[in-house]
Amino acid sequence: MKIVKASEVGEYAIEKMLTKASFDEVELSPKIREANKKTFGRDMTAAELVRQIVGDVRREGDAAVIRYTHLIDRVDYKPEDFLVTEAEYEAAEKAADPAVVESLRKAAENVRRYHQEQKPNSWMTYREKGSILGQSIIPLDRVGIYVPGGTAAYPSSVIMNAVPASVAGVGEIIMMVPPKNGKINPYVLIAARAAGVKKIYKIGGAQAIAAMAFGTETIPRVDKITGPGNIFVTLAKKEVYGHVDIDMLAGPSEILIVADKTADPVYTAADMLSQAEHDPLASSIVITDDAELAEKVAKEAEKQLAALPRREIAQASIDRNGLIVVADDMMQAMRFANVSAPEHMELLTAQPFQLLPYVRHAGAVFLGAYSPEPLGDYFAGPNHVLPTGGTARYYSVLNVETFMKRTSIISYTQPALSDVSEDIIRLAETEGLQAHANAIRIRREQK
Ligand SMILES: NC(=O)c1ccc[n+]([C@@H]2O[C@H](COP(=O)([O-])OP(=O)(O)OC[C@H]3O[C@@H](n4cnc5c(N)ncnc54)[C@H](O)[C@@H]3O)[C@@H](O)[C@H]2O)c1
Ligand SMILES: N[C@H](CO)Cc1c[nH]c[nH+]1
Ligand SMILES: [Zn+2]
Repeated sequence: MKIVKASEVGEYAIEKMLTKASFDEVELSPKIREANKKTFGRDMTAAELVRQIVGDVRREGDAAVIRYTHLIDRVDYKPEDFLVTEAEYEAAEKAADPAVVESLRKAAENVRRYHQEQKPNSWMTYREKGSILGQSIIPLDRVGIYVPGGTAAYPSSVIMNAVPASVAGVGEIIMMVPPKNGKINPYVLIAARAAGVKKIYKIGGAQAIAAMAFGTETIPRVDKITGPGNIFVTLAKKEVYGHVDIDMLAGPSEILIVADKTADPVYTAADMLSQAEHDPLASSIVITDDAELAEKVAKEAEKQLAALPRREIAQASIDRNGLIVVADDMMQAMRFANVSAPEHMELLTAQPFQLLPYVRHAGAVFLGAYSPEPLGDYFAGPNHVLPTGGTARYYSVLNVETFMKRTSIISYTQPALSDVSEDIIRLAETEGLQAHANAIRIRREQK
């Protein structure tokens, strides 16, 4: 694990290390790039490949979905195979361990409770002479949620997307999840059905995002796409944005831990690896003012990593994006943390609430030794779909409002309009928009 000291390399160098490349610039590993070259016949960046997939699905519909699912996910389909059938649900229920189903139920309940508290209400207010202003909050008609499933199955992500959508009152929720040998993890299906997802398509990657954005012969076009995914999924969401809304760019997972000398190196290393094991492109960073802790965490991470079933992924992630920064003091540590704008920020310090006011950019903050990141991934209630790649500078965590939109309400009486008509006419004429002025003037003259 790389350890760098601000006192040696300077603040600017550290900030550069912590500033993430944009998703389009993320480089694939030589291994993946070589494999893709074989599959697609030419060397492409991830962004170029995704653009091609999205364009093809838009033009060709189901045929392109079938082609890319064959080429990338190695599954051969006819369009009628996309949708999960009743028999597949029944098989999932039979195969499921009741203890896991019960834990999922509890997790979903916590997520529902938390999100119910977020639900905004429509409102109206009375103003002068009987006029009324307000705001209607309207759930979206149809959303498409993406549940990742390339190297791990994510029933927890089903809950994190579908439960807030259902709390918001979305008309129809459809879901895409990549097939593993043509099959979907049983808990993903069970969690989806429990949360009210009506249609589940066994399609993954950029082709799934494009199919939901543009619609195909068999897949309905949605109004908004939400959910996390790897670099291909995230780039595809970026590519289709504007044709359809998206929640955010929720790509490969990230953790940044701000730790002082009181942090336990064993906990700190474990929390780093919890995100490293998601993806070779995941990122795990520790920032501390204690050089001794830095050394201990690096050693401990090496030890714990060797015992992980997903060590190949975690090692690749640590080699690429693992970093321990020794800051001059805790205030500098917080400045560095905000430059990184991580998906998850842990404050493993003696007084974490004292640092909270200094957190400017983070998808979620975890305070203290007993709030490890996986608590939020699975169970506490707040959402685990969070902005990555530095986009926590401007994006928020997925929430109930992600699935709703706001419409303004304006109702004036004739006396109320007459009172303000001079101002409106003046402003319209200043903009040279006579028809606007006329629409006001004729109503005033009716008086
Ligand atoms: N930010 C968040 O909120 C959040 C939450 C949960 C998970 N995640 C992230 O989700 C991701 C899950 O990744 P995953 O890969 O397991 O599942 P995934 O479903 O995101 O991606 C799998 C799909 O990617 C496509 N793909 C894979 N390799 C490809 C290639 N070489 N070329 C073109 N397309 C390819 C395939 O179509 C495959 O179906 C991880 O990066 C994890 O960190 C993020
Ligand atoms: N840490 C992920 C968000 O980056 C969410 C997750 C789901 N399951 C486990 N982890
Ligand atoms: Zn996780």
